[in-house]
Amino acid sequence: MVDLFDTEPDAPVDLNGVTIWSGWLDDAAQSAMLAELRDVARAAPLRQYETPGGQKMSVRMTAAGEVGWVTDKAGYRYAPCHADGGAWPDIPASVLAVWRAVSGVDRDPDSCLVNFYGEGAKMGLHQDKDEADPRWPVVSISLGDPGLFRVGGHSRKDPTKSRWLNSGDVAVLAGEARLAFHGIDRIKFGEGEVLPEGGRINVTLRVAQ
Ligand SMILES: O=C(O)CCC(=O)C(=O)O
Ligand SMILES: [Fe+2]
Repeated sequence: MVDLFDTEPDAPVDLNGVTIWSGWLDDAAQSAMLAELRDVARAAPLRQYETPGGQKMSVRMTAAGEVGWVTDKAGYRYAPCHADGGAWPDIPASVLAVWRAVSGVDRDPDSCLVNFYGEGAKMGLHQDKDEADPRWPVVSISLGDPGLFRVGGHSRKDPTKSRWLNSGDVAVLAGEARLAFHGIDRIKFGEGEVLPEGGRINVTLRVAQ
């Protein structure tokens, strides 16, 4: 029987140590977050970065917070300003609220990366290790089209497990899984209902400095 008054979130799923809360954000919360993320992208426009090796990434990115993750031929790093020279916008309140609810730590993040996956975009297997102290967790929020998330271990060669991340899902990389290899193999472009123009947004929160 469907309990209309049951507001408890679903139990989390474990994917090689990554905790996934499916449907953490309801439709209203997703729309509210999307509006705040559009403001972020207006203040600091999405850009297609190059890897240090000179390859254009398929994902377009922007950031919020004290520092934003950027990459170019000089390397991967956290920068205090965006390409137009201004400070990054503040981390949206709706995004901070998710960190406070699921991160399990009592310190707020100082960096929020906003990834936009258009048709055909993906992200290769990598570790998040540009942060000063990788003991702080990474909290990842998915909006828009489904994305196939792959998680392995601490070595690139370790076996991996995959799961579709849907709009409103939240993943937490903490403990052993904080430095797990992970990536997005592909998205189902146009299948989500939240972004009328299609595409997937992923927001990650980190303590970078
Ligand atoms: O898009 C995702 O779900 C993962 C993004 C990611 O791994 C990253 O930004 O470091
Ligand atoms: Fe990552």
